[in-house]
Amino acid sequence: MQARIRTRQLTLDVPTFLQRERPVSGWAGMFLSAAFEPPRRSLVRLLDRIDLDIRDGDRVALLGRNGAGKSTLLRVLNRVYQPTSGTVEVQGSCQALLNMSLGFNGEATVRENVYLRGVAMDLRSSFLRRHMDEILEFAGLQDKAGHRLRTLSSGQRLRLGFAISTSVQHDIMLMDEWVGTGDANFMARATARMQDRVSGSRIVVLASHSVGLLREVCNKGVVLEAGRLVYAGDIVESLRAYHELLAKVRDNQPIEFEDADAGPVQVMGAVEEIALAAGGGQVLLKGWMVDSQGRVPDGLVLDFDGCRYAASLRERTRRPDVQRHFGLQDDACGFSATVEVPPATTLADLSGARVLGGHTAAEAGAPLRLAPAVQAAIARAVRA
Ligand SMILES: Nc1ncnc2c1ncn2[C@@H]1O[C@H](COP(=O)(O)OP(=O)(O)OP(=O)(O)O)[C@@H](O)[C@H]1O
Repeated sequence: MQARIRTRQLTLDVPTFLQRERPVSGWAGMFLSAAFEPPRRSLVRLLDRIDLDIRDGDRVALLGRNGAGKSTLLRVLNRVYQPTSGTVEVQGSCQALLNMSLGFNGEATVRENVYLRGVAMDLRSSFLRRHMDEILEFAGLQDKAGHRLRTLSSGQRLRLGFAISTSVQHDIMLMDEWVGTGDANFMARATARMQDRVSGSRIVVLASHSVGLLREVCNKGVVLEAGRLVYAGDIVESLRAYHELLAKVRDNQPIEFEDADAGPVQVMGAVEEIALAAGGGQVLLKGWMVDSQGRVPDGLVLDFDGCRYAASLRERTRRPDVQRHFGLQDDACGFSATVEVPPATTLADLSGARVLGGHTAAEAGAPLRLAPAVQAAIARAVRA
């Protein structure tokens, strides 16, 4: 099977808390300010409509200034973050050298930590048992196997994390900076293993500020700035685009993005309750819907068996939780709606149906998320 990574209009918004700056005098002023002016929650866009096509054989350099969104993009590709809108398809097994001590517990022994980290990487315990000696030997920690992790030096812990994280060869390797830690002996072994893993991977995505390394390892490049795609292409052109970007930033010139047009407004939301009216033929839906500009859309459609059935909005409901999450002006973003669907006689018929949102019923094309309770209700009806 060919490995592949494909993103379309990949966008990630995260909630953040902003404390308004206010000059206060003395302790009392500070307490009053903290009590009466809690931080305001709003959304920040970390990735903005990224389209990428990474194919088998590509070694991709992620280029960009500090804070451009390189690590965030790697985390989305590794499924640590779910995109707010847009799609990510990753075909092939994935190894992420992003946080190599994920799963470690300082109170457990070194040997136990091999299992803990292994579980975090989805490795089988039989694999870890078979490779235990090899992992400990690579990390140079055979004589420390029974010691608690917290008694190890930080360099020894990093060596252990590296030894476990690189113990398996995967199709796709995601790296945030080349591993560069440890004493000279360990570095020689670590570099040899990294080169081995890179050449055994079908796809490599490497975020780094080391231009020499990127030129050596990569054949493709992706340049990001402020979460947006500036350039994607071969490595020589990408490095040129990156240096041009740095020069423009230095000279305060405008930056051109690949997605220069504003792009469509994204609609997002969820269906949290679903029911069928007595006798069937009418579906009742409850949930919420907003667009990426903070407006509340009106169009709702049930896509059922290849046909689109427009919903009638019965009521707008107040959703302060959604308002807080997205930092909206208004909290009337909940809906209660009905859809006439004559062929639907039981909830089981709705298995595979999608609820689509948009500003009008004709425009509705953005799939709303089905809450776990809705998925469970349909699954129960299918089983019954
Ligand atoms: N959970 C979060 N909440 C709010 N902002 C975040 C969060 N994670 C990252 N950011 C912000 O997103 C931006 C991109 O961060 P990211 O770590 O992806 O940058 P980077 O390109 O990897 O930078 P560097 O080269 O310094 O490693 C930064 O401005 C950062 O402050």
